[in-house]
Amino acid sequence: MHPPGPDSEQLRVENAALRRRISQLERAQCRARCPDTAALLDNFPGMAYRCQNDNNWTMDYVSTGCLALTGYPPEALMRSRVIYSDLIHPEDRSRVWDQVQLALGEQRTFEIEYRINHADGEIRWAWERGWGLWSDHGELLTLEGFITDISAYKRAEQALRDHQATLRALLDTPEDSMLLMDATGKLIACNDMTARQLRRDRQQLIGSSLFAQLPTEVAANLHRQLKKVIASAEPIRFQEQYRDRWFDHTLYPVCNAHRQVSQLALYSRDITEQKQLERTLEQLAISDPLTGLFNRRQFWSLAEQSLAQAVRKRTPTSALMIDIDHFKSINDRHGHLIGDQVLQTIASELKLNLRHSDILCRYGGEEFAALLPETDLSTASETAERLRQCIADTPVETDQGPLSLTISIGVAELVGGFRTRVSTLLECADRKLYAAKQAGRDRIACWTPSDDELQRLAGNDRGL
Ligand SMILES: Nc1nc2c(ncn2[C@@H]2O[C@H](COP(=O)(O)OP(=O)(O)OP(=O)(O)O)[C@@H](O)[C@H]2O)c(=O)[nH]1
Repeated sequence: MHPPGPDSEQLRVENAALRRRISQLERAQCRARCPDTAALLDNFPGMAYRCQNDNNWTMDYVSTGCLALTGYPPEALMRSRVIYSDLIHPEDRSRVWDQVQLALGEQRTFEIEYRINHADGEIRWAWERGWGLWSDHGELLTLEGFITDISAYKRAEQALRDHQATLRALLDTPEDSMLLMDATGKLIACNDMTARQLRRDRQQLIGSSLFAQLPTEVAANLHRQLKKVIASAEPIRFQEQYRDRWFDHTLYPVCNAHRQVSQLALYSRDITEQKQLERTLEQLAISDPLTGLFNRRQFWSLAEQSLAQAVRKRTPTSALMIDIDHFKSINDRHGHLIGDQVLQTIASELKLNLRHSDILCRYGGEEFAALLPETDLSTASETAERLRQCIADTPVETDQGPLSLTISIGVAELVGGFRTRVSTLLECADRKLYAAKQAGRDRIACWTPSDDELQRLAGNDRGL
């Protein structure tokens, strides 16, 4: 009969006490042998440990860094007052166990990141590197390693991730293209819109030269702007046509610690629709909506420039005032819409029969004005006669069938070297138009050198 043996709990307690004692002895031994090593471990910004491969990670030895890492003094862990596995965040416990066991099975070191519950109630991030120690018979004796607080690093990592997510969200605005390149034009980052516009895969673009992706002229212009930004360290805004679209670009400098422009950010917005609208508005501002000819305001502005040039070059300029005969009766008989069709047809006929350099406008109602640069009275009267003939010979096609029409034209010339206002020249032509109407219509009437009207009016304008 055997004497009653100690129960298993008693054995475990004794065993733990024995191990702690051994550990203390080892530490003392270690200090005696190599006092610097122990001091080094204690001064390390982290916790060196030796523990058992059990569910509690029972600590046989921890360095003084334990206090900073866990908030508990080393004795608390070494006397199992605090169980290390309880400090590991519940969500990380099994992962830690599995990773350690896997590494031990392969007899290699392990590195794990996990959360621990600090004594102050906060959750800290820990990084652990450990390894096993085996007896000559291959029996695992103990685990030892090092655990350090990486909370600051984790916070920075998270902040960086958040920052990157924000940047990515900004970069991936659906409408605008954004890219970052180095000072040689090599792409560092770009959003999906850039890739779509360049018709390339985003990943393929990174590392390639932006200039190589663009048509020669666009690349040359961008290169010029890039050099300007690098030299001035100031952003530049410019517009450019690329393929069939218009873009508004802003090129921003990105400076390094030495305040040199080391990278450039290009932000591009597709403004094609805006450009089209601008063009339409510009067109509307200068043209007559019914006939598409210049409106009166634009005519005056262009005519003033033309007259100024004529004075400088001492060349003659002529003006025609053109009016449809009995237009009121067309409206009265056929209605306003047919009247509009007639106006449109006459306008395009006049345009077709004048030179490209002549300035033609709808002056008002059924009246048109034309300024003929570098044209003397004789040529102008020939032109006017040709116009009259053309309208008289060509019935206007309308929804109510063809209509025969005539026009009357007054012609005036400003002789080369004279200086006058557009209004003066037109007034003279208008008087001649009145004369043509009075004389029976379907005819032209020209200012003749015997008329002193223009001379007199021009004289009044002297000194302009
Ligand atoms: N359909 C149409 N008619 C217009 C427009 N602007 C002016 N008119 C008409 O043009 C006519 C001009 O009439 P009048 O000034 O009497 O001249 P006219 O009938 O051509 O007679 P004469 O010039 O003396 O040969 C008027 O009935 C105006 O209403 C327009 O944009 N469309």
